[in-house]
Amino acid sequence: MSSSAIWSVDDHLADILASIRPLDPIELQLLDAQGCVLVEDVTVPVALPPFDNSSMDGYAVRVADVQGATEEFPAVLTVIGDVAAGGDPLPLVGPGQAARIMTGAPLPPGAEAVVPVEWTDGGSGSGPAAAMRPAGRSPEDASGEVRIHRPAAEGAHIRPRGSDVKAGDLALARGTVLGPPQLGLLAAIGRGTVRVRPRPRVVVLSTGSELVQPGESLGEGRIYDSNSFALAAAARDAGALAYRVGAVTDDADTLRSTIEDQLIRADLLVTTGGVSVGAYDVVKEALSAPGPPAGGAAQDDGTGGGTDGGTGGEVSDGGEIPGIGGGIDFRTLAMQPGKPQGFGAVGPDHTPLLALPGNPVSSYVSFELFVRPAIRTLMGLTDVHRPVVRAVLKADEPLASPPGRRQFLRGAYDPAAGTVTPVGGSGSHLIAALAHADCLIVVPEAQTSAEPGAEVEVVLLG
Ligand SMILES: Nc1nc2c(c(=O)[nH]1)N[C@H]1C(S)=C(S)[C@@H](COP(=O)(O)OP(=O)(O)OC[C@H]3O[C@@H](n4cnc5c(N)ncnc54)[C@H](O)[C@@H]3O)O[C@H]1N2
Ligand code: MOO
Repeated sequence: MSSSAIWSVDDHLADILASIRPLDPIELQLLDAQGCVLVEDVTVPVALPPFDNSSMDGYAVRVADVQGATEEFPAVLTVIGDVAAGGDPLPLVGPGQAARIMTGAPLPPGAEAVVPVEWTDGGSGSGPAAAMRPAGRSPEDASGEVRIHRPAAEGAHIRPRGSDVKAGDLALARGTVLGPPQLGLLAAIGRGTVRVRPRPRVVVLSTGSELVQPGESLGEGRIYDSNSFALAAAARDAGALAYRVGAVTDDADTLRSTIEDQLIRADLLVTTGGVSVGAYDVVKEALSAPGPPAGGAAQDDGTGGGTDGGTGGEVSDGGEIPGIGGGIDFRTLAMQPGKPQGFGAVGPDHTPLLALPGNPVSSYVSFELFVRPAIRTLMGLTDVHRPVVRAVLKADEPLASPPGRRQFLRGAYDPAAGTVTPVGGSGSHLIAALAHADCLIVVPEAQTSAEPGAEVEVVLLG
């Protein structure tokens, strides 16, 4: 397909994903692996718990010694010492004896059950105890006598060895996404590192001589660079390690050399701005490969994005970009916002580069639709897309949509009511409205309006 044809959203996405492979696995420290996909089956080396242990603070006893015990007729046992979690060698609990035991401490030999301290006098000689007194303040409580007020069955308040997982069990299967509980399990079975696909390193560059960094004073005709912040944050949100490069001026050589410098730390590059048809559209100027026309002003054929599909190989068939090789194919998409887009590869490792339009809403919507799935594909995730639901449109008037374009309007989704309400208009400069939206309302290419009360597709940004 030639670059001057109109690309559908689906074909552009398919073209990007067809050329992106998951990153090679590496061994990472547990916390560095958060959110990553496991590439090994992890088996349990030692049972969990590793030993029989108490689930309550109380007394380790022999069952026969506490049979029939009541508050009126307590079983009176001799306290032979304390068993604390991670403590000293275990005492042997003989007939007529009890050991004070703390939650998590190993069951001492001879003991068959644990009686919670609340079911005893706690060694006080009076009524039921509410708690044990700290060992430091009352060491004498680890000796003397205790009155047990209730019987206990064998195994009562004991967590048996291996009751969680047994040695040799599968702890986590390859393909598991490592969230907090999964990292907790890996730590619990003693794994310090784990083999995963790493987070992709995503470099975000904004372009435009009008851009000023937040915090600096704004000159005449200047605006603050917001895209690089929104997109770096979105890259992180997708699971990537994001590197935000401040705005590059509208100079092709500067942009190429900046990209060349960034390649060392990039698995994926994202640019914003400079992809339209103006005289200062620097990304297009710097990254269009010389040779057969790549990019240029695409003509809208008004057919609604019917394409014959693209292939990844198409992106660099125009020759090499001076200095960084590769080539970016600049396209017109049948969508609004996000009409002008670029995609291709640069540098010796053919690092993928997505060139997004500069309008703030256009760049963010483009990121959600194209860059986020690319990042998640690099991570080896199978669930790469935002969830899509259907909702009833709640609006005062019909929503207009350009013919032949898939429109993504900003909305607020109410899951309880099953409705979605537009937030702001369709202008791709409306960043304040975007900040108050939580979804995108989709109006398909074939529709030029969406009626209030109609069911619409909604992409949850959540
Ligand atoms: N004659 C035509 N003009 C335009 C067309 C067209 O088809 N024919 N397409 C329009 C559409 S649609 C879009 S989208 C934009 C895309 O333009 P660029 O990607 O070249 O972006 P810029 O011109 O650099 O900037 C557009 C707009 O966004 C602001 N901007 C850019 N970068 C940032 C940033 N990092 N943070 C905040 N705001 C940013 C910039 O100041 C401009 O206002 O082209 C239309 N024009
Ligand atoms: O296609 Mo542009 O992204 O509408 O503003």
